[in-house]
Amino acid sequence: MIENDNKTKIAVKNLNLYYGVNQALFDITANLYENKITALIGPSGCGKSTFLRCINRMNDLIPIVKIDGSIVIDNKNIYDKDVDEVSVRKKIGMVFQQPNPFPKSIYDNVAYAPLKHGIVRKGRDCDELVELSLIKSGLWNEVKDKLQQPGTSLSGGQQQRLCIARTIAIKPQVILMDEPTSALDPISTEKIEALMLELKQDYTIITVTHNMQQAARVADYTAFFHLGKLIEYDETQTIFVNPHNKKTEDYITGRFG
Ligand SMILES: Nc1ncnc2c1ncn2[C@@H]1O[C@H](COP(=O)(O)OP(=O)(O)OP(=O)(O)O)[C@@H](O)[C@H]1O
Repeated sequence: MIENDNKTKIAVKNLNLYYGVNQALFDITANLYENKITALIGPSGCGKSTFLRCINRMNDLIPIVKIDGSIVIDNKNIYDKDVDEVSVRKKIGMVFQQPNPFPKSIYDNVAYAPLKHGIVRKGRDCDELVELSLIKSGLWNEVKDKLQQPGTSLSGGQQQRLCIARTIAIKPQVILMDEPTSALDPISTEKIEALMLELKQDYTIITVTHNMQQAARVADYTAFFHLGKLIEYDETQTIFVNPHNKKTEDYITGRFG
């Protein structure tokens, strides 16, 4: 365990995950910290996305998945029988690799979920929430005059910021990002990274990335996975400058993966 003064937002304990008979995660234990960015890195197939999807119970959607262990968020194990996964997903937002706006207007992309969940009613409250979410995602100035245009009419980078606005609009506490910039050009990537650094003031962010420079630029903490095991987890600086495990060192110096 890392010694520090951070507040734990997500406590993962002895987490194992099986896809049918294949075990994909082995006994993962880690505390993920509030208002920090944690990057999950490691070679393809090592379980990063699987681990990320455990945090909002997205893997429950896959029938063959079996999970044991616990993920405690704000003193409650999200895998307890009395927890409903929809309420978990409201608290833990997710942004995917491919920007995936709904086939709706820019406005409706942001307003849809808050209206559905009764967070706001149609009218001024909703307008304000849409505006605030788009301001926070750094998109407002680019879209304020065309809110009724389709979300899909935006550029890839703008669509990804729209998806971030959509996630923020339901007032989550944690934002999970699965390779959020891998489909974007360098300028859009820079914007998303700057946005992540701003958002961490209000949210806990866990991001999967193949881009080690990105992890080094944005993440406070980095977790290195290999073959379903959490090999090393520490401050990003330590992982990249002074890793304790030989496998971590080999990976970050490009010797495998
Ligand atoms: N829906 C699924 N059904 C069965 N096995 C799966 C499923 N999703 C992932 N796996 C397996 O679980 C292991 C971990 O996959 P996962 O996608 O979590 O890795 P990853 O580190 O995110 O990889 P990448 O960097 O390539 O996205 C792999 O062996 C993969 O084949």
